[in-house]
Amino acid sequence: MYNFVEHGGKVTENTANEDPILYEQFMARIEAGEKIEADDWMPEEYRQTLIKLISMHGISEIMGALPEKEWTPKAPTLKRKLGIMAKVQDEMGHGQLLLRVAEDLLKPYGKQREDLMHDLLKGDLKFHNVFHMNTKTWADAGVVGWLVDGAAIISQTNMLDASYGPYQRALQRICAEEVFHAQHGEAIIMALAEGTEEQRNMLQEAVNRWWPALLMFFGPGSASTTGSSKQEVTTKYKIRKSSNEELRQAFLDKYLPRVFSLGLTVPDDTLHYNEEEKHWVYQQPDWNEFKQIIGNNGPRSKERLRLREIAYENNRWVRQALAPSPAYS
Ligand SMILES: CC(C)(COP(=O)(O)OP(=O)(O)OC[C@H]1O[C@@H](n2cnc3c(N)ncnc32)[C@H](O)[C@@H]1OP(=O)(O)O)[C@@H](O)C(=O)NCCC(=O)NCCSC(=O)Cc1ccccc1
Repeated sequence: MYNFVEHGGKVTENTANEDPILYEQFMARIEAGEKIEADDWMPEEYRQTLIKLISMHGISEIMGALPEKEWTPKAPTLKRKLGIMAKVQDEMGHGQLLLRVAEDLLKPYGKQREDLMHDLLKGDLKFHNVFHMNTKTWADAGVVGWLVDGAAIISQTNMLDASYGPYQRALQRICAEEVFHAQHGEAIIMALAEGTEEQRNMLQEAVNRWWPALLMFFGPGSASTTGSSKQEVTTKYKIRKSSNEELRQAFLDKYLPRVFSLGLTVPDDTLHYNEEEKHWVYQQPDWNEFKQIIGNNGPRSKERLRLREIAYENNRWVRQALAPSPAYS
């Protein structure tokens, strides 16, 4: 069976074995802004890039529910408990929606959604760096809602007009819901920022703890940072519009004024805005540490994967009841 993970990390030369006429027609559709659908002809490179992107996005939504789930029983009030429970539920829903989109793309390889879960548990499918991190205090849960969801909105709205129709349509719904999540995070942050000295300190510590992970959220600036980048490929096929660095700058533009207006700081003495070049100059996060984190050696990687594995095992009976085929056993 074709293993897209083995191939997916290294996107192949698109034109190598493609019919040039089909490829040209396909690119003409992309250029014209048409949407590509699951059953349409598409180059291998396009399919593999989408599988990699959408399966990682879907799995990250599912793994992303875990850091906040830890706070569900410990949320300070009933209102906060209900809010965070609803958010966790939404993130799981996004994950399921996206894995269905990925599943259609996997059909030619005889792979299913289940295989993606197995790839995750084997360590072959990565999940997003932020979800390997600790949520030490309630303020961390607030920062996840406010700034991680804020970052997610920026990276996902960048693909709201993606050339692949099923992903583009799923993103419409996901982005709308993420806005509620960011508002939920903002409400937690406002309460802490206007609270006691202890609460403000807790919030500042959480921002300090999350800062490098938030910078890493958008991925490396270029291949030279980490050794690989698919940005040119996703842009060529009009899956995304802006580069990782442009997205990071948009995040800094939007959120730094908000952070400062709450009297908070970020742990970077070198941070300043270059008026001439119109961009933020900031201290690069440790990209070697990033590689370690996304290689499942982050502070909570192993525990979160184990938690997912236990949930997957415990829910086996549901999969069997819904689809009693050998593939689901
Ligand atoms: C922008 C990027 C993340 C990266 O751009 P690309 O063009 O794909 O990558 P590029 O070639 O530049 O990178 C080189 C290598 O580094 C990898 N890598 C890079 N960055 C990361 C990373 N941050 N974490 C881990 N790995 C990363 C990359 O895979 C590649 O690996 P390779 O060497 O090929 O094996 C893109 O995948 C994207 O837009 N994804 C869709 C949106 C999405 O996934 N959203 C987030 C989750 S949902 C959410 O947050 C909502 C929520 C909130 C709160 C609670 C719960 C839920």
